[in-house]
Amino acid sequence: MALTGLVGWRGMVGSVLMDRMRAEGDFDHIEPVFFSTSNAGGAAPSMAKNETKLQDAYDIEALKRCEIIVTAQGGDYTTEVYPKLRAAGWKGHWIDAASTLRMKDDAVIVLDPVNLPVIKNALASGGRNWIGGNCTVSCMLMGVGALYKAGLVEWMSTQTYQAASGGGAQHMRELLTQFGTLNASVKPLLDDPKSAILEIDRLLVEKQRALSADETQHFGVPLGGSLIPWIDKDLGNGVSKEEWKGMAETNKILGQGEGFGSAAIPVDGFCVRIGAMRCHSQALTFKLKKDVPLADLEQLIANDNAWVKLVPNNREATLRDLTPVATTGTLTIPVGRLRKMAMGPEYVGAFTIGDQLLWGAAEPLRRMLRILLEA
Ligand SMILES: NC(=O)C1=CN([C@@H]2O[C@H](COP(=O)(O)OP(=O)(O)OC[C@H]3O[C@@H](n4cnc5c(N)ncnc54)[C@H](OP(=O)(O)O)[C@@H]3O)[C@@H](O)[C@H]2O)C=CC1
Ligand SMILES: N[C@@H](CC(=O)OP(=O)(O)O)C(=O)O
Repeated sequence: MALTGLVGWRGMVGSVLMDRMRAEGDFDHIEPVFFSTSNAGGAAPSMAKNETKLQDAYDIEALKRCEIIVTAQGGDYTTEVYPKLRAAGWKGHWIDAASTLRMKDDAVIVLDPVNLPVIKNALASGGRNWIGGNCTVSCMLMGVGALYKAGLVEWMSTQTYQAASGGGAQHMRELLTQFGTLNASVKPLLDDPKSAILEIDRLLVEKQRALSADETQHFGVPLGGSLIPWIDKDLGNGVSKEEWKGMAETNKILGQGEGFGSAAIPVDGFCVRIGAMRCHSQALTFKLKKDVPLADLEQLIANDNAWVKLVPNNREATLRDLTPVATTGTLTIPVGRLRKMAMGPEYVGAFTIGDQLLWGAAEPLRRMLRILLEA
């Protein structure tokens, strides 16, 4: 059985990954070695078999023993450890949730229901770096990848509604703390059905603007009852890094554009943080290369993979099935609001949602592990 190092297993992404690996019986196929950056020598979790002590995640010799390393420890860890490990001659497979290595020429962004041929090609030519994609991009392609695979997309514009979890566990806590503080600030008036809503609103915005530094430490500004139309770094050209990833990663996942000898498909839009907990939602506008009947598009999307769920474009189905609350904790990728737009028959709109800790982070990693084990 492949000696498989697991780093970052107790973090938020790592915990979701461990749950999914247990649920799918992945531990039956590996000899796991659990690593820690903070508790080397401590007890490994219950999935351990022969290696029952936590190993030091910075110990290159200990890491070098592994045929495969799966890490959800984060970008700083990858930046520090990965080059040392390769420099020490390690030839194993590196599966990583962090963005650090994603755009490197020798790395594949893994999302096998969408790009298994790209993964297989890279495997055949000796690829050893398998990196999970940006959560927004992965969830989007799980939903509407069929349109790309069919060669129908001339360009796509995205408007995202991204959950607090994308920032990490502390961001989720901060959002809930803000909601609590805001609710408490108007509770007596809320409890009185005769109170004036504009007075509640006035007190609320006063409180939002007066949230303490502690209560906005992670987002920088209030998110509860508000939104933040900027995610990740400022690239200095009016584009956020999260927005840049949309085009760069979509094309790399699909094996198109720079480096693949073909033109990249333009993907652009705005990425916005909203007060959802762990599901990223996106409104998409496509310019198709030709006029395709809506029923054909529905068929293409619905039949693309086992997780996509076409939601009929009506109010009842949308409210029932096309919300973060309905999607959280599931692998289902609902795609709804599919319709032709007023701009012309080649313009198509859609709305899709994905749990950013599942398809957005953990699931592609464990599936890549299985692909390697079965290769
Ligand atoms: N959050 C997200 O939405 C996404 C994250 N990613 C990637 O995954 C990386 C990890 O993200 P995430 O899981 O959110 O990070 P976490 O902060 O939850 O976990 C990272 C590490 O922090 C250490 N840690 C310290 N205190 C605690 C604690 N109280 N509970 C759990 N772990 C603790 C653990 O390392 P140790 O056991 O060694 O002490 C853990 O592995 C990100 O940096 C990013 O690169 C990718 C896609 C989406
Ligand atoms: N940037 C994403 C989360 C994330 O971790 O993205 P990436 O894996 O591309 O760094 C968000 O904030 O919603």
